[in-house]
Order: sequence, then C-alpha cells, then structure tokens
Amino acid sequence: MNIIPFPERAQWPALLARPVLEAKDIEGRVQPVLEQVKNEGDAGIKALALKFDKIELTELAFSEKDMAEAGDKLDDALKAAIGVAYENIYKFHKGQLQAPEKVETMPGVTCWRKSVGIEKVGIYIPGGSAPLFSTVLMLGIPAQIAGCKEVVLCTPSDHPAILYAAKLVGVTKAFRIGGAQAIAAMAYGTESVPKVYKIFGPGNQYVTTAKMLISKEGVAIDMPAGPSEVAIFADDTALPCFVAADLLSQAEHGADSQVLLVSTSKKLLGSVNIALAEQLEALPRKELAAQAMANSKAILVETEEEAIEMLNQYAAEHLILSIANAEEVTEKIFNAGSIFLGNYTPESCGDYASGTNHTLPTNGYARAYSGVSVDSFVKKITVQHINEEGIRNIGPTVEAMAAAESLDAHKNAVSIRLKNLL
Ligand SMILES: NC(=O)c1ccc[n+]([C@@H]2O[C@H](COP(=O)([O-])OP(=O)(O)OC[C@H]3O[C@@H](n4cnc5c(N)ncnc54)[C@H](O)[C@@H]3O)[C@@H](O)[C@H]2O)c1
Ligand SMILES: N[C@H](CO)Cc1c[nH]c[nH+]1
Ligand SMILES: [Zn+2]
Repeated sequence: MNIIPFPERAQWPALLARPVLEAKDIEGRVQPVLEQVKNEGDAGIKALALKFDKIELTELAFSEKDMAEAGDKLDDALKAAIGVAYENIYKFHKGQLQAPEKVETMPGVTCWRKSVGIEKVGIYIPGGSAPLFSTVLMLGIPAQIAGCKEVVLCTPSDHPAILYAAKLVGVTKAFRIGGAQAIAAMAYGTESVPKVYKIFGPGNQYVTTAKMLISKEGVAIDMPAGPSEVAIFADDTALPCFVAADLLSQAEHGADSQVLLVSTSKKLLGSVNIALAEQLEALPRKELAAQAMANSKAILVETEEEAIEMLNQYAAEHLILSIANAEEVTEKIFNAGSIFLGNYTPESCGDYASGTNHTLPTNGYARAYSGVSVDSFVKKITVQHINEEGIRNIGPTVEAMAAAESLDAHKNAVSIRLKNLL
C-alpha cells in the first residue's frame, strides 16, 4: 500500500475519494437497461442476460423443484454453518421489532405507532463474481421478522446455497436475473416478475445506480450499498498479519472496492505492507484484490484525534478499530456503517454470522444512512384515539390554531363535537 505521511487537511478529500465511475457515465449505461425492461418485459431481460451475463435463459423463475432440491447439492458442514448464521442473525434482528407504546399526550388523548411489514419487497442477491448466499440471510431474515407477505428474490447466480437459503427465509418467488435489469424487473414488474414496493440489496455500481434511478420513480429502496469497503484504525497493539487479512477480505470483493488504513505508527504501516505482500500472493482472487489495493491508501497521522476526524470524514461502510482503547474511540465515531472492535473481531464475522447485518451504506452514505435492519422492512403507522374528556381538553387548542390559519372547516370539525358532547 502506498504510505502517505502526514497529509494536510486540504489533501484529505482527494485522498479519501472512492474509485467510483462518473455518475453521469454510469447512469448513461444503466438508463437504457431500465427502459428496455420497462418496454420489453421478460424478452428484454433475456436479451440483457445474453448481453451482460452471456447466458441464454429459457425460464426466468427458479422452479419449486430447484428450491426444494437445492439442499441436496450442499454438504452437511455448509448447511450446519448456514444454520448457525441463521440463528445468530435471527436473534440479533428479532430484538429490533418494537412493541407499540401507547402515549397519553393529555388526559383522554392517546397516540401510538404500529409497525406493519411492507407487503411486497424485492431482494437483490449479488452473484456476478461470487454467489453471496449470505446476503439472502441478511435480507430474508429481517423481511421474515417484519412479516412481509411477498418476498421476491433476483440473482444472476444459480448457486444451490442461494436457493437453499431462500427457502429457509421464506422467499416467495426467485428469479435468475442479475444487474440493473433485475432492479428494473422488480420495480416495473414483467409478465413473470411481480412488481414490488421496496427493493433491497447490495450490488455492483450498475445495480446501485439502477436502485438510485428507480427510487426517483416511486419505488422505495433501502440505501446505496455498492462496492465494499473497510477502513482500519490500528496502533502498535494491532497484529500486522490480522490487519492485512482484514484489508484483503474486502479488497477481494472487486476491483472497485476500497480499503483504507490509518495509523499513528509508521512501524505498524510498514509491517502491514510486508504481511499484505505475503498474503496477497496466496489468494485465489489475487488479481481482483491487487486492483482494489492499488486504489487503497495507508495514511500516517500525528494524533488519535486526527485519525478520528479523518475516519468520520471518510464514513466507511466497515470500520475496524484495532487499537488499545477501541471502546472509548467508538464513542467518538459518528459516521460508519458498522464498527468492529479489537484484535479478534474480523469484519468477516459480521459479513457472515455474528448477527449484525452486512447490507450497509458505502461511498460515504454512512453519513446519513443506516444499514439494513428490521426497521427497513416495516412502515410505522400512527394511530390515535380521543375520548370525550380528550376532545374537551384538546379542542380549544385546535380551534385556536385552525382559526389562525383561516381554515374554518378544520375548526368546525372540533367545534361541532364540543357543542354535541353528551
Ligand atoms: N455494501 C454492501 O452491503 C455489499 C454487500 C455485499 C456485496 N457488496 C458488493 O456487491 C458487489 C457485487 O458485484 P458483482 O459484480 O459480483 O455482482 P452483482 O450481482 O452486483 O452484478 C452482476 C451483474 O452486473 C451486470 N453487469 C456486469 N457488467 C455490466 C456492464 N458492463 N453493464 C451493465 N451491467 C453489467 C450483469 O448483468 C451481472 O449480472 C461487489 O461490488 C461487492 O463489493 C456490497
Ligand atoms: N462485505 C460485504 C459487504 O460489504 C458482504 C459479504 C458477503 N459475503 C462476503 N462479504
Ligand atoms: Zn465481505
């Protein structure tokens, strides 16, 4: 990694910039894909699968039989691992479902919010360069807990673990469709793919841009969850080989992934570089990881405060704090998708099985967005009930405000009740 010593603050924005394609350029490539699916439906999807995925699809949907038999193609050890991950993710997400709390704002006036699962949701499971069946658990489990009635899955991969996990989380329909065309299919609906109300899931820059574009057309999305990234803040208590392994774990996702290492220790940065060279050589995906590493930076800073300021400015999808006072520093982090503390918390555990969700905002969106949770799959509907005592108490307030806004019909809706109290 290129070590950058003590950069001036003015250099930070350029240093921390992600290696993303120009928005205009990628939108120009994705918009025609969306239009083709909108205009041509299933036939358009098949043509795009041939063009981008080099596959000739006769059927878009996976059959009941495909889903039912997927488990037979997996070994027992993998099924057991998926079972453990399922339990942990379910446990962590179950606690997020809040029971409604009734609040009496004044005597006789009661308000509350009820959570309702979004009826029809679409989940995108990446499968271009690796079949991310773990993402099925990350999206399907909160959908299951939220009580979503229809869960449509699209993925470019036909890996049996994706179908096995889909059955486990109760996916209602699954399709072999990838890329921007999958997002368009779920947004507009086609002869075979049902139209949904909200689309979830990570993906490459085409998938993420498609989600952003369809969100302007009235279909909700979870968030921009594009190419993976990790930032690590490490001091001399960190083990260089652990730090290198964590950096490579996200670099191997793709050439457009980015990893960042920040430290106050020059010695640590040098040792991580040695470990990186050794570990990279042994990776089957070393070409992809090496391309991502070429975009990545190791930054030497003067103080812990400076490191924290830089990390908050970067707003990483994943932030690893491999430092002696990790918990204390966590309190000072206000921009990150998910934080991992200490030497024995590799980010991979969050990717697969510790319980937290791995669908997280990238490209600096962690400044304003949270990762996926049960909340993402529910709407909150407010409910209120006012009794006779309540209308007596609140009525004059509403009458006064409505009169001042010159909205007499609003005022009358209260006055007529006050005059007719039993
Ligand atoms: N942020 C998160 O929460 C998170 C989680 C998991 C994965 N990810 C990211 O998801 C991404 C997965 O990417 P992937 O590519 O492996 O799979 P993908 O499923 O996202 O994309 C593959 C699809 O892209 C389309 N495509 C490929 N080249 C194209 C082109 N030139 N023009 C138009 N469409 C094209 C194809 O149709 C293909 O099916 C990675 O970048 C990974 O880092 C992010
Ligand atoms: N690191 C990815 C989120 O950025 C999630 C993932 C799935 N499988 C492996 N990793
Ligand atoms: Zn990962």
